Amino acid sequence: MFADRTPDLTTDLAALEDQARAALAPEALGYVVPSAGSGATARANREAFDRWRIVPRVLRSGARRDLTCDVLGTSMPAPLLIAPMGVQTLAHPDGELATVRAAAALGVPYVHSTQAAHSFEQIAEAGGDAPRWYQLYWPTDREVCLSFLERAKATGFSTLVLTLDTPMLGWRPADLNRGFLPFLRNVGIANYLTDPAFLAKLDKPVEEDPGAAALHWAKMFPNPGLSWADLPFLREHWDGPILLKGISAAEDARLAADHGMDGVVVSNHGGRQVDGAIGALDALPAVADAVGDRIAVLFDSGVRTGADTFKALALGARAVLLGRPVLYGLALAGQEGVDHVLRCLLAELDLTLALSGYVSHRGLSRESLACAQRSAP
Ligand SMILES: Cc1cc2nc3c(=O)[nH]c(=O)nc-3n(C[C@H](O)[C@H](O)[C@H](O)COP(=O)(O)O)c2cc1C
Ligand SMILES: CCCCCCC(=O)C(=O)O
Repeated sequence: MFADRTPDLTTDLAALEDQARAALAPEALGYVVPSAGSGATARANREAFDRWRIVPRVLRSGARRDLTCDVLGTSMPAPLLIAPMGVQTLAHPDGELATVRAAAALGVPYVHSTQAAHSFEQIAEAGGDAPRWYQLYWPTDREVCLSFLERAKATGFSTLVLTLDTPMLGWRPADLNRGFLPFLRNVGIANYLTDPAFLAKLDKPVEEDPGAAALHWAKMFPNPGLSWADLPFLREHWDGPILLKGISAAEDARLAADHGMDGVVVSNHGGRQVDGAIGALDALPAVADAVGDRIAVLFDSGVRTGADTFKALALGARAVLLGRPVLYGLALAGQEGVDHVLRCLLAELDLTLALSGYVSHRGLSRESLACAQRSAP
């Protein structure tokens, strides 16, 4: 099922970035590919993966594998979801519509970003009945926040992911040097521009004063005042599971469980926020140990291959979210490109399990890996 591939696109997903660079316009390239500051966190993400090595086992009668899983009531063909990523029209004119269609065709859950270039309603129409989650950037205006939650519920998004590592934008030199922020051009604020609560706050219709709409969004987006005390509000207004995304500290994962959250996503936003942060995979084992089976632990930041996925699962993640490689596939070939990326990753995960002696990801543990020597500090 997973093995079909798209000609001309490399099956080496780690190398897909190089192919995609040529397909992206300069501003899009500057927004999607680079990371915060010096890029230290993005490098740490990859170095953490390279430090862990798989220890293959043999003679374990693994003729058939089962990759299926259930995460917080969502059934999936494999422990893989599409990470929430905004402004996907930067990569391809079809943007999130292409991504959700490719995901739906394979049954891989798609996580819809608040900052998407398409609205809840458009995504629901394109994605049909396939599993969909919603990622909230909590705006300072509670009426708009409630309206987003209502619309997400009404359009069939089952699970809420609250992103906490981006209360404001990180220091991103590639964008700062160009003075580029797509949202200020009304790109990536489709959920806002179609929201009755948001539109009611504007003095003039968006068509008459598009700049004012963008500036109003810019006032509502930064929300550094949020605290643990705000979480009961979400619980009150969202019936399904809630995960906190952007967790690196074990103590924050413990607090998430104490505050009745259903899961966390260990993530540093692909190194796009704090420059010099701990590599996400380095943070994962302590988080998994801190919460045990109390809540679900998911993972992203730096996942490029099936072998990476294997390592994250072995270190305690119940599933991984795939980030930039999806955008690279999208940039190169739209829906077909995303389909290619997902199939390659799933096929390589299946093969890695088989060659390492596992019939299922459920059998993975830290014993499945060995840590290569750390370089001296
Ligand atoms: C272009 C782009 C846009 C993103 N937009 C969002 C977003 O809207 N919400 C969010 O929670 N994370 C967002 N992310 C972060 C991803 O969800 C994910 O954490 C990150 O891409 C993982 O790192 P990786 O791409 O290096 O694997 C974005 C990432 C990229 C590259
Ligand atoms: C003003 C910041 C909006 C960021 C939304 C998209 C995102 O998360 C990213 O990393 O880019």
